[in-house]
Formats: sequence, C-alpha cells, structure tokens
Amino acid sequence: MIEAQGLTKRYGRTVAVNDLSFTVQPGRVTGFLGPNGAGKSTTMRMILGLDSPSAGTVRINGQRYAELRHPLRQVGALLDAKWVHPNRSARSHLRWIAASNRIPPRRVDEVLEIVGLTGVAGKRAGGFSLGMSQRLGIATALLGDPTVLLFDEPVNGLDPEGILWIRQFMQRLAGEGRTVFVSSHLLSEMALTAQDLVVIGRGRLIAQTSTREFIDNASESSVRVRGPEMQRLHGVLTSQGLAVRDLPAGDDGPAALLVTNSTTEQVGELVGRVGLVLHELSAQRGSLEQAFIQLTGGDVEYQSGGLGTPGAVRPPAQGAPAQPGEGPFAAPAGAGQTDPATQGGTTR
Ligand SMILES: Nc1ncnc2c1ncn2[C@@H]1O[C@H](COP(=O)(O)OP(=O)(O)OP(=O)(O)O)[C@@H](O)[C@H]1O
Repeated sequence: MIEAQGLTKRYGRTVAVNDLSFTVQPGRVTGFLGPNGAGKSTTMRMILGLDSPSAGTVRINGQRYAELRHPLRQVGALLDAKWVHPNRSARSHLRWIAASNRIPPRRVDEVLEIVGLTGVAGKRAGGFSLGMSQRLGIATALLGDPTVLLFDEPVNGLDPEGILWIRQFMQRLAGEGRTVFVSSHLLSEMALTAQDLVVIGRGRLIAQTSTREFIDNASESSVRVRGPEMQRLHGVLTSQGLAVRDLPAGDDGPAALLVTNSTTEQVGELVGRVGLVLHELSAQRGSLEQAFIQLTGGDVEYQSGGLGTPGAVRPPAQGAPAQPGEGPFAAPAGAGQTDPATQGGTTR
C-alpha cells in the first residue's frame, strides 16, 4: 500500500506537487493520471525517496522509504528504461544490482524468465529495442520480489504488442496481490489498464476513485433510441421535457435519437406507456476523455479541440510535447475496441 499525506514539492517558485493526499491499494492496478507536467514523476520520485518533499509524507507499507530495511524487497520501480550500462548484458546488469542488494543470483534467471528475456540474457543491453529495455527495467523492479511496484509512463513509445504485454503484465502483478501504481497521460490507455485512478492536474489532486466511477460520475449518460416511428418518438420524448438530438445515419448505424441526461429505464418506460415500438434502446456512456475534461477544467495544461472528437488536440502549451499519438486523448495503441470504458463517447 502507498499512502501520501499532504505531499508537496517546490522547485524555487514552481509548485510541482501541491498538498497531494491519496492511497494506493494492494491487489489492484491504480492509474496515476494527469497531463504532462502535472507532477506525476515528481510524486513517484518522492515515493521512492529520490526527492525529498517540501512538506507532507509518503509511506510504503506504513513506512517512509528511508525507513525500509530492504527497500528492493518492498518496492520496485521502472522510472527510466534506458538506465542501464550499454555494454553490460541483461544478465550481468541484473546480477550487479542483485549482488549490491544481497539478492541471490538465482533470482536473476527467475526474473529474466518472468519478463521473457531468457533468450537474450547474454546480449548487450545497449542494443535492446525500447520494448526489450522496458522488460529489462521491469525485471530489475521485480528482483526483490516486492509487494509494491511503480511504473512511470511504461508504455511511452512502445508498439501495440509491447503495450499489450505491459498492460497484461501489470494486471497479472496486481492479481498476485501486489500494489501496482502506474503513471500515464494517456487516458484511454488507463481506462483499459487500471481499476482505480488517482487523477492530478498542476500538482493537485482532482479525483481518487475507481475508473468506472470516474467515468460514471463525471460524464453525463445518454440514451440512443430508434424505432419505425421516429417523429412520434421524438414528440413523446420532448413532451416529457427530455432533451433530444437527431443522430443522422452514419458509421454508428441508422438514424436515431440521442436523449441526453437520461437512462434507458426512463426512456423505455415513457415509450412503453404510449405503446411505441422500439428497434434500439441503448445506454451511451461518456468516455474517459470527457470525464477528464469535465473534472480537470483549467487544471490541464492543454485540452481537447472539443468534445466528441477524441484525438483532436489543441497545440500544446509551450514546452509540452506535440507528437502524434502523444496527446492526452490519443487512442491507445493495441487497445481492444470492446472495453466499455472507452465506448459510447463518439455519438455526442
Ligand atoms: N528538478 C526540477 N527542477 C525544476 N522544476 C522541475 C523539476 N522537476 C520537475 N519540475 C517541474 O515540476 C512540474 C511537474 O513535473 P513532473 O515531471 O513531475 O510532471 P509529470 O506529470 O511527470 O510530467 P511528464 O509526464 O511531462 O514527465 C513541471 O512544471 C516541471 O517543469
């Protein structure tokens, strides 16, 4: 478990982390979500004792990092996958870290096997692809078989296969009862990976909640409805004070009506009372992107070009990256299209 209490970090006049309190529970993947510059890396460094807080505390399994007797056995982290001597082999890199932390050498072969690097264990780590480097970084984090794991933007720059592997691996680690805390600025990716979210903007806590609740609470729910008598249907719904929008036929299917701020129960009962036939009655859940915009408001450094156009990103603020696929609303590479958390946002 990780517990942050009033965590604050100032760099001169910059307040990178501002009175942040949150808890990360074991047995779950918790996403640490926020736009670039929100303070995620700084927070992770403070959790790991690499930076000292200007105020507040953070505890790992009840203790500050400096108090941990065997830190690698309690907490493992992947902060920078390229932190490795380029001429060392993967195995000797791990052996060196194991030896300096009194971890038996046999554990090196175990972690190489766990991350699927056994076949290239003797090769120079400097020649590894980013995906292989990430696996080596994860193997390093796992050396002490820790109960708490931190990953800072682990899928950045990976191909779809690499992203899928990391996602499934994190879920597996959480399934083993470990505390898994993973930072990302990719909202859709977190919707597929994390069960819980800690959301920050400009160093402040915006929300701590389950991913499902985050989407449900922060975005309006609407209902898509369709039948053979569309005009009558429209009249019945508006006569009851509901807000109705026409959805033209298109990629989403035949022409339909979108009833905003409503539920399928409400619409179904209304229509049933007047005996109208329906061909479709479906809940349209807000996307994580919409929920994020609604909650973060002015706390994000750059925002979407508009609702209903996920993927459209305004030019970022000075200093923020503008790589294609790097914005907060970029589609997750390798994402399955079936996850309900990311569906339903395109009809508004
Ligand atoms: N060593 C430092 N000295 C001065 N300012 C810093 C330092 N480290 C971070 N900052 C500033 O603190 C703020 C938070 O940065 P941080 O890297 O923690 O954000 P982040 O959410 O991890 O963003 P990113 O995803 O871009 O790394 C930024 O404004 C950053 O410029």
